[in-house]
Amino acid sequence: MDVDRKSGLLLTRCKDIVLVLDTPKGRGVFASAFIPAGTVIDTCPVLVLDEQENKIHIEKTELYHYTYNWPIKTTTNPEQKRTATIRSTQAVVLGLGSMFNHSSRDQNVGWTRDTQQLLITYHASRDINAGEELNISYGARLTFVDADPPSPVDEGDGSEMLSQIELG
Ligand SMILES: C[S@@+](CC[C@H](N)C(=O)[O-])C[C@H]1O[C@@H](n2cnc3c(N)ncnc32)[C@H](O)[C@@H]1O
Repeated sequence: MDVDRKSGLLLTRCKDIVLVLDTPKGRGVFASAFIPAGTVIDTCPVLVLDEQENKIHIEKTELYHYTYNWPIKTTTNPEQKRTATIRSTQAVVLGLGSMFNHSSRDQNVGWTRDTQQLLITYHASRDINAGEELNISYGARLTFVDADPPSPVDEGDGSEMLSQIELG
């Protein structure tokens, strides 16, 4: 079979990343060299799960913690009027996509879905220095204890003001 860049999808993976096996979050992806903002980190094919199959089987397994929300668009055509309905199922991300951990404090990787070609592309959302972990956001509802919780908000306990009062 003749395959060239025109007939296939270009799959890009940044060369300056490594998988570290023993982090407080389990395995994680780290930068082994400086990665400029905008760099494509990985392009990952996804496996879209059937909604029922997901509910009956996958949600009861470890795989559930590795799936992403995935919209499915169905178009019906009653009496020539097209109606698009968007439902949501889950998808397993192949490649490195399932190895990115969550940070509430400092995400440096963004991602975009391509629902036509069934791909997710990850990119550096800011400059990333060598040694930094590459983190995405899983959203607000986590199913685990966050090893990297948000920085505590300054409750204003008055200590700053006290330090400014001069004793006579
Ligand atoms: C998609 S996997 C990421 C790869 C995973 N660390 C591994 O070793 O397979 C998601 C799982 O990673 C762990 N994880 C991700 N972000 C975390 C965080 N901020 N704190 C603690 N655990 C985290 C949780 O166990 C979560 O269920």
